[in-house]
Amino acid sequence: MNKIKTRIAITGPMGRMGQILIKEIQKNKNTCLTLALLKKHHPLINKDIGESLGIGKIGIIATDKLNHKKNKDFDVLIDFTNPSTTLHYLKYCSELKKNIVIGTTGFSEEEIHTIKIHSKEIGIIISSNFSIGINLLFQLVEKSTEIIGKNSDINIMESHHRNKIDAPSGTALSIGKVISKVMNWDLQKHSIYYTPGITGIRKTKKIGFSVVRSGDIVGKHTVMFSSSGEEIKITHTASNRICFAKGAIQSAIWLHKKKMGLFDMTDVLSST
Ligand SMILES: NC(=O)C1=CN([C@@H]2O[C@H](COP(=O)(O)OP(=O)(O)OC[C@H]3O[C@@H](n4cnc5c(N)ncnc54)[C@H](OP(=O)(O)O)[C@@H]3O)[C@@H](O)[C@H]2O)C=CC1
Ligand SMILES: O=C(O)C1=N[C@H](C(=O)O)C[C@H](O)C1
Repeated sequence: MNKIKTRIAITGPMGRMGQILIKEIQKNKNTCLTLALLKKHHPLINKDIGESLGIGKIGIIATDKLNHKKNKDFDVLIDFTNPSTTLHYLKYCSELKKNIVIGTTGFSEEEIHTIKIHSKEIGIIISSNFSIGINLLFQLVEKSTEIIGKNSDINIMESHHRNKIDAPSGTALSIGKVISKVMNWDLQKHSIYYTPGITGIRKTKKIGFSVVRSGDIVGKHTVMFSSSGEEIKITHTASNRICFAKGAIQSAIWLHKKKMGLFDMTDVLSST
């Protein structure tokens, strides 16, 4: 019997992630694109999004209209845009009782609280990184911290493309949360962001964050545990954005049938 396809709406379809997502949705036999939502007055409104992407017509006309009646034809919305845009579409999904996969990073604590409130009404998956590799790195870092965290200086180094507008990366913060949970620390109080000047001797019980923005780096994260006489480094390097798109689409299929709740990629991977 043919499995019902998950009908997906994409915001920011011409974005770095939006473009990859649409191409991967089209390749996946369990999904189909039914809505491409552009920002207001975008020049590609009313044009076939496939043609705009250079993959030929796919019969989906890009729109900026959140027309509750007309745009109900999707099961899950996938959003990789920016925090204020995400919250705008989150409200729309709540009103329509549609689930949402959130890939956007850079949220404030207040914005995260708003997302949690909406998860009482609809199903939400939020993840700073939808790659399987980073979700494996989270587990490796948790185990490493349990074993050597107490005797190490711990640093997280991340590098991304020059167009990334938030720092540190959402992934780096998620790694920091994994470490802080094991060490029973408050991440904000136990973080160091290096600034010029006489910094004094590195404090213990702190996670050091370093950021590089350069060229077209897709995403590299290294966690370094330095202790007397030895150093452990765990690194994940994304060479293209397909790894994120595949994880987000897998999450959308998983979320399709959920009624409500707040989930992350760990929930998807542990029950797929
Ligand atoms: N969780 C994960 O696995 C990953 C998360 N990310 C995160 O995803 C986010 C986006 O990254 P990236 O794709 O590189 O960014 P881009 O800037 O390339 O894409 C964002 C897109 O959103 C569009 N947009 C802005 N406002 C609106 C709106 N109101 N309605 C519809 N579309 C809108 C932009 O359109 P316009 O260009 O016209 O402004 C742009 O095309 C970032 O927060 C990034 O950190 C990225 C990769 C992986
Ligand atoms: O902006 C990006 O590109 C990415 N952002 C995410 C983050 O902030 O962690 C995930 C990935 O590293 C790519």
